[in-house]
Amino acid sequence: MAELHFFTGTMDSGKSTLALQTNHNHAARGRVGKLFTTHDRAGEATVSSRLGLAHDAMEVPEDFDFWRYVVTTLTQGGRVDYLICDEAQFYTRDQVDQLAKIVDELQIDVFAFGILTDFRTHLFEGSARLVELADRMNVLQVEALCWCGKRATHNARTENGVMVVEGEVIVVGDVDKADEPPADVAYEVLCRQHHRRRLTAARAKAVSLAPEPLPFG
Ligand SMILES: Nc1ncnc2c1ncn2[C@@H]1O[C@H](COP(=O)(O)OP(=O)(O)O)[C@@H](O)[C@H]1O
Ligand SMILES: Cc1cn([C@H]2C[C@H](O)[C@@H](COP(=O)(O)O)O2)c(=O)[nH]c1=O
Repeated sequence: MAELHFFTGTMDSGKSTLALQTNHNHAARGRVGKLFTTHDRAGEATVSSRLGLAHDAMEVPEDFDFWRYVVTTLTQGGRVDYLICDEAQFYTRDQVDQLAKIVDELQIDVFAFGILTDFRTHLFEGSARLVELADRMNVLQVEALCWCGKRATHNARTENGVMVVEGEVIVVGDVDKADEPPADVAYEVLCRQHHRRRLTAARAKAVSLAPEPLPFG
């Protein structure tokens, strides 16, 4: 039986790596897959992993119809055994419904990968629908860590190094590298407590160096 799989985790938890590994393992056994993504950091129509792997993919615009694409491919004699769908948090609710229909009506496996919540801690539209519809939901086993050492569960956005909680939902960006100056817009994974307190690594360091520690209520 085909299934709709949803793999989730914070930014930098290995989702795109797993997407590429999943594709590799299925392709190695002669299965034919299609890769999809949208707004990847590396640019259009690419699934890229921070481990250095990348693969061509189809870019998914907001009006893309997965059902129509797969049915057209099949009716033209093409073969589709599985779909790999990266950055699925950005897909629309309708697009996730189409993925579920592909699984049920065409018996094609769908492997979707994406973060659950945005920088404000709200569910993304695509992820919310995947939680509602997926046959299996898997949280990535490689844990991204907060600066305090606890498991990171939330994605914080920083602007010029300062954590923000208002702005556009979609802003492509990366996690700041420890050895580079902060980017204009970047992300940092945090545990819930430090996300609530807006305590990023940089701010924690500044606070610990201050003569009077801030009174955290
Ligand atoms: N230099 C490195 N050596 C080993 N592992 C690395 C290195 N750089 C990144 N990684 C691994 O890659 C993970 C990020 O993978 P990626 O697929 O890009 O994540 P995601 O798609 O979830 O944002 C990190 O959590 C880490 O485990
Ligand atoms: C939290 C959050 C993230 N994004 C963007 C930033 C990255 O380009 C992707 C996540 O990619 P990853 O492979 O999981 O690292 O999403 C965003 O647009 N809005 C947000 O709130």
